[in-house]
Parts: sequence; C-alpha cells; structure tokens
Amino acid sequence: MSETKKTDADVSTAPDEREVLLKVEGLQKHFPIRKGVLQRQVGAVKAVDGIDFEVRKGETLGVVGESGCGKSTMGRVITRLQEPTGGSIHFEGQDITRLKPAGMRPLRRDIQMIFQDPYGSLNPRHTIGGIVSAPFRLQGVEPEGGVKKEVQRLLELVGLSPEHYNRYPHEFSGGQRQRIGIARALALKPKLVVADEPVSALDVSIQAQVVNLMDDLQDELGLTYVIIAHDLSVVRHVSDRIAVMYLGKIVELADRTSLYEAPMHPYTKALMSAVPVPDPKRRGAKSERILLRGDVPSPISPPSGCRFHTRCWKATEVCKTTEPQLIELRPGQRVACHHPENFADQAPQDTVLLSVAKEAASLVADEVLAESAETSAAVAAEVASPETAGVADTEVSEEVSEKPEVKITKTGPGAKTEDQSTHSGARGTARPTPTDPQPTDEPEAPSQESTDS
Ligand SMILES: Nc1ncnc2c1ncn2[C@@H]1O[C@H](COP(=O)(O)OP(=O)(O)OP(=O)(O)O)[C@@H](O)[C@H]1O
Repeated sequence: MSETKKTDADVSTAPDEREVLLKVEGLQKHFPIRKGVLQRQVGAVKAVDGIDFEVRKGETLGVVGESGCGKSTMGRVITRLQEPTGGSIHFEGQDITRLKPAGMRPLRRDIQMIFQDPYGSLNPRHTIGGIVSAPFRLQGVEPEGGVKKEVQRLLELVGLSPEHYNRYPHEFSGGQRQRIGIARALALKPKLVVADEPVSALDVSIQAQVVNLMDDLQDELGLTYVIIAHDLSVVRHVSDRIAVMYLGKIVELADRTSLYEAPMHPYTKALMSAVPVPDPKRRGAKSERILLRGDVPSPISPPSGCRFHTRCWKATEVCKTTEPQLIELRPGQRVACHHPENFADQAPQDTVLLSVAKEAASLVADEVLAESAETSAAVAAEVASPETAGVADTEVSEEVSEKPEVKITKTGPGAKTEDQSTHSGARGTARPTPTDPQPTDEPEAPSQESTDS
C-alpha cells in the first residue's frame, strides 16, 4: 500500500459536517444454532452484536479486526444481503432495516458490494461484457449511448481495455479480475460501495494498484466507501475513519490520524503493532510486537464484561464484570475500554490485574515495561497537576494532538525505547489517576509502544 493519495490534509477536510449517508444503530446479526429432529434453537452465533456507526457522504470508513470478528457479516447486513436480527439501518435518512426485496430493489443501484474473491465472484461462463452489463439488465437501465458503449467506458475507467469486452474471466489475472468486479459495482453509479477485503486475495504488488484505483474513482465519482480488511495495512492510507471490531462489537472508532497517533483501545494497539513497517529505512529495525495470546473466543458465548478482557494485558475485575460502552473520549474518537491507552483511566479505582493480564505482561520486555511505567506516571502527574485538574481529559487530548509523533520502540542491540507522545497506557496495581498521581512501584502491565510508521 505504498502509493496512496489520501493525505492528512484530506482527512482534516473530512469534517463532521458532511451529510450522513448511512446510519447504523444497535445492529445485530445472530445466526441461530439448531439441533435435533425438531431443529430447536439451542444458541446463536453472535456475529454482529450491537454496533453503531455512521458513514458520511464522500468518506471512507475502514473496518478492521481479526478473522471471525463479524466484519463480513456487518458488510452483508448493511447492504441488506442478509437480514439483521436487531437494530436499525438508515440510508439517506430512509429506514431500510426491514425493507422487502421489492422495496430494496431501487436501492440496489445506490448500494453496491465488492467481494474479496476475484476468482469466485465472476461467473466463468460469462464474458466480461456480460458480467459488467448485468446490473443494467437487472435494473432495466439503458445508459446513454447503449450498454456496450457504457461497459467499455467502465472498463477503461478501471484501467482495462474496451477490447476486453468479449473475453472471459479466466483470461485475466487476479488484479484485473478485481478491476472487473469494481467496474461491475460502479456500473449504476452507486452512492455507497462496501468492499469486503477487496485486495486480500491479490499479490502484494497488485494490492496498492487496486487500492489506488478505488481511491481515484472515489475522487472522480464522489463515492462513499466502507472498506473491510483484516489488518490495518490495507485501510491505513485510504480511510478517513477506522472502526476496529472485536467479537461482534466496535471497540474503537476514530479518525485515521487519532487512531494511528494515539490509539486508545489496547486491541487497536495490538493490531497496529502487527502492521509491517513500510519505510525501507526502518525495515531492518526490530520493533516491539504485541502478541495476543490465544484465539478469538467463540462468538457463541462471548466473554462477560469487556469481550477483550481474556486477552488484554490491562484487564482488571471491572473488565470481567462490566461491559465498557463505546464513548467519545476525545473529539472524534470513540472507545470502549475501562483502561484506555493514551488517556486517563476510566476505572482508576479498579487496580488488581486479572491473571490473564499478568500472563500477558510477561510477553513484554522488562525495559519496555519500565519505560511504559515512567511515561504513564508522567502523564498521571500532568493530569493531576493543579493547572490541569478538572479539565484533565481535554488537556491531555490537546497535548497528544500537538505532539503526535510516536517513535518505534526497538529491541535490537543499541536500540532505545523512545516515545514522544503522551501515554497513559501502562497500568498496574497502582494506576495513576487525576486525583492519585502516584507512580506505580509494582510491575506494570505492558503498554508497548506501537510500531506506527
Ligand atoms: N451463515 C452463517 N451461519 C452461521 N454462522 C456464521 C454465518 N456467517 C458467518 N458466521 C459466523 O459469524 C462469525 C463472524 O463471521 P464473519 O465472516 O462475519 O467474520 P469476519 O470478521 O468477516 O471474518 P473473515 O475475515 O474470516 O471473513 C464467525 O464466527 C462465523 O463463523
């Protein structure tokens, strides 16, 4: 994803004033589990379990999370390819949650999906012309100049030759097939395009081309995207905002800059630490990785409280018992965490780490823990100082946005842990709070510096 065009300046001009195109509230998709002759329901896979977000016109919302966290289901439900179990979906102000196929039909022009598999998603027996012209046939649309001319224009638009019209999918490479899929999705000039892992089946060298193509088309055609990916490397450069999903929930939703410079959810931090460093000068550098222990728990019976607590190095009792709500801790940054990174602790009274958290701490090098504790204590002291008392959160937030640079924490020989951003991430048995700024002298749980690049 090296050559991408969206800059921070673009992001800063992606303000909240833009009109909301899609609004999702409390969305749920539970797949029933049935057993026995009578097919009685004995449980449910809670693939999407109460999520809220909105997508504004012209923006790109990236959705990331590990395999099985419900991203694809969310994509299929918001495009109404699958029925939601609960919650609501509004598109351009219209409630489309329960629209029947006939009611959805006119909206199919406006909401399109690009699928992950460029091999499986194109019918091998149809020509490219037949595939890309299908939406016109299905919707009974006759474009100006005729279908063939329009399809050839679309092929050119996505960087293919109009002469490919009579060829078959097997004659094309993966990247070219994905371009065909994009041409088909754009045929009816949709307002919203949901792309489910649009490049993950492609060679790395082709991925950037396809992502850049989507970016260019967005500028040209004013498209709005929801781009689903399992890691941050795909969406990091093209998204205005990013939603991080874990086990059917959104755990963090923030604009791209905030998410990269000061992620608040420990899970976001762990995902970010897994993103490869694209800068060739830094490629040799050893960077800290947060290795999450174990697999994602089953969505059939997700953990109590915070669903991430069974893998989190900061988890305390409250995390096990009380589900944290997705709340806006900084403008434009919503997080569901009792003990967020880069921000004042939301449950400072709860100090005793769960055993899973203690185990996770052993994954992190001592010097990183020590550095993290120091930074944490410094932030706590700052938050608790008389000048900042009472407006602590705002002050910290401003500081972070002014000094956003997070440097890589290296563990190679001679490497030094370095972090110029303000972190309140590390926590242990004596967590610093605005009213209790004591630096901890107990071993800290890991709050690793991310390998943001
Ligand atoms: N039709 C279905 N019936 C039952 N369970 C399903 C169905 N579709 C998805 N699931 C389950 O829902 C959960 C979420 O799946 P989903 O495909 O949405 O996740 P994902 O984050 O997109 O993962 P991946 O990147 O691997 O596709 C998984 O546990 C999956 O097994």
